[in-house]
Amino acid sequence: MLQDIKGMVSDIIYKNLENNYTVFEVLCDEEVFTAVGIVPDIAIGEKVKIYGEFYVHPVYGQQLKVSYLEKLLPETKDEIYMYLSSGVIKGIGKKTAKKIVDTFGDDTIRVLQQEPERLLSIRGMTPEKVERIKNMFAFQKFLKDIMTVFSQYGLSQNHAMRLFKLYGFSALGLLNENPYFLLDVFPELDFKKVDRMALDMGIGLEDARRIQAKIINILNTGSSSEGHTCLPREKLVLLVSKALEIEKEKTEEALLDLERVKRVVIDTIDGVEMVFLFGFYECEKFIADRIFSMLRTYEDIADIDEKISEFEKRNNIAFSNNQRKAIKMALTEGVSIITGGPGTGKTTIIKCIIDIFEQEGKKVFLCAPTGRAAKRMQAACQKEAKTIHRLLEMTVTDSQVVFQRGPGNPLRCDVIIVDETSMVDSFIMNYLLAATKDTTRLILVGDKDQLPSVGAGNILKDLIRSDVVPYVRLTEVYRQSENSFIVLNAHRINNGEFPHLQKDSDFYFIQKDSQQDILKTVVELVTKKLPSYLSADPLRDIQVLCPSKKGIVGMYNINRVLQQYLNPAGASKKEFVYKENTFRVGDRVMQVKNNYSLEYTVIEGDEKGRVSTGIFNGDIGVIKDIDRAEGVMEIVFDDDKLVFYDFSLLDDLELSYAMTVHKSQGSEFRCIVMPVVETYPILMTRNLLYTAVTRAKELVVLVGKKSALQYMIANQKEAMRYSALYDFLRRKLKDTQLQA
Ligand SMILES: Nc1ncnc2c1ncn2[C@@H]1O[C@H](COP(=O)(O)OP(=O)(O)OP(=O)(O)O)[C@@H](O)[C@H]1O
Repeated sequence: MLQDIKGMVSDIIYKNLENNYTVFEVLCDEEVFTAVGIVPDIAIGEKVKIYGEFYVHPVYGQQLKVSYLEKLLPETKDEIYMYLSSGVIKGIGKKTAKKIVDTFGDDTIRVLQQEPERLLSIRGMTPEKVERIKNMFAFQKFLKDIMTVFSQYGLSQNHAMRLFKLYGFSALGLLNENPYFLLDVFPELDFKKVDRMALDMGIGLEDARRIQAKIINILNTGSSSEGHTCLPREKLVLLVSKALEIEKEKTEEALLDLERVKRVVIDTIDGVEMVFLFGFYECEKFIADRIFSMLRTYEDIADIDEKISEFEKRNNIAFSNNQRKAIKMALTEGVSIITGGPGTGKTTIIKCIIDIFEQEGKKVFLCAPTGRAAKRMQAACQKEAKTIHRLLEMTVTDSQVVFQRGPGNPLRCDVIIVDETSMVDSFIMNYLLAATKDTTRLILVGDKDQLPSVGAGNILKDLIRSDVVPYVRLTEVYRQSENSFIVLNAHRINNGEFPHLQKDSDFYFIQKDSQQDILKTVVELVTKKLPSYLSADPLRDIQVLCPSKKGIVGMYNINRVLQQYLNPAGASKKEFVYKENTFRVGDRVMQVKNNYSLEYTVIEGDEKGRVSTGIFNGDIGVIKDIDRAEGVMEIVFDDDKLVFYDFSLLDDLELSYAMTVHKSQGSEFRCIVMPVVETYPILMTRNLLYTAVTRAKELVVLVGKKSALQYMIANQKEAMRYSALYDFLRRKLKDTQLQA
């Protein structure tokens, strides 16, 4: 229950200078308690009013979690002296504080607030110090004013302070002018909260600012949670009108206004009118243009057939006709695509392509969308592979992502090979192409039947469907041994067939009907049976993959239960409770949002000591230490990246004993265990099952109902993704043909 408490700050245990996360002690009615939260700068001796909630931390006992802190001005002479001498105003120490209080007495606060210039009569005071005092009071007033409003709508003090950092005192004016501007600054905010605030501030139900904000909000949500780069105009107008309970005509008007100021673009894609956020439109258009300018056929490598045959001899392998075709295509085309399921020889082909290019003295760069995929590529090809972000030398300045490699400073190489292209989204593809010279060959390798990228766009599928870029689809499976059914069954599933289930193979199905039984079985498998059967470490080698997040066998619940078994609480084990999660030393965790500015240090291997930034959606780590006083956790991501992970970022961290299939893309595990139950049809799809099964190297165990498994195999409906790259490519093709 939220309560408000008045007291005096008696000690500051920790303060993070970057985000103001503060642990401090408050004296209230002769009792001292600890308070924790993101609060404005406070000093010992200051009187405060705190709105917050008490909770009991298992290690540190009772604490007050602050949701809003208001500074109270001192009243008595003694209080004013204590306040001023606490260092709260830079440049005013004990001596000056005494002089001020002696001169103005009980009137001090009024003078400070209303007539600060009078302070200049005191020795040691300078116009700069007076300015600082003015600013401090103005900031406190600003915070108080803004929080009086924000706190009513569940908007946080953290947002208020960030707003001040960005806009200073003008933030209030901007907010009054258009409260919805908050959503432009923090698109992750709940529209409803901002909307309630705006309506109470007098904005009308049909105000254009309200409707425009909702249009942008729906387009933003469509891209961040469903991967759309655009939405059908009709659908968008309907969604907005319904959500705001207004006439469609009003939404149409607001939409045209947004188009006029270039915040959105309306264009007909594949015969349907679509609305884009301006950035996404530009992005997909750019990708199409760049692909076109790179399309060409090279004839600079002689005797390709002989060179492939030599590779075959050296590696004791005979390529199929199709594989040979893929190699030749990659060697001669400006842009090419090689797609195929597991074990169809993609990696072997990449090795041959690198080999021949390098014989010709050509410089080849390898990259992949995630750290794990890049690591796998590097190990398989015995050649350095980087994440695309690193290849582009991404840096972060003032929270802005900057790629050092771009049109003015392109990647200096002859060939770029991208692995796991199904996971590449529009945003990163756009930057990769911006940094690629027209004369660099681009080879995109991936499995088009995997789930699409987490970020917006449908790059690989759109490119293949457009028929603009030459591609080869590999279908024959080479990786098979007598008792191995994983690869075989992955292909069966992809073809709509029921998997072969055979005892003592590496592909099991355990029939359980109730969700409770499924949960029990999954936990038994992960904690007892599989570790001994596979001689595996359950924390590293076994991964539970869930179709859904919620429910008894959803990701959240399985994580909670597995944590109790695999990493239980202990007297000496540090932990930190954050919202519904308890994070504990030894826990396996996952980053669930791209954080381009998070700094890490490489602690293993050739690059030991390298410091860089960027921890991305899907990166897995282990908590090594928790420092509650400092408000940070030490987490090692991807086995070698040490991050000091600030508590204020914990919304982006989840336990990962279990993870959703979506988040497992691009990763491989020795063993995967998946509950198979009836859930939303959109989560019971063939490509979700296929993606899950192809994550396993040694063992697949599916637990649940056969009927649910059958449903998944038959359900080819994929979550619809609206994108325009296909259409843009086709248009360009048509234009070029017309010109020719
Ligand atoms: N033409 C071939 N003849 C015999 N074996 C082959 C042939 N092509 C590939 N292989 C073998 O098949 C196995 C799988 O190939 P590879 O690892 O290249 O496939 P992949 O498509 O990259 O698989 P994944 O996506 O699962 O990593 C390897 O052991 C490889 O040596």
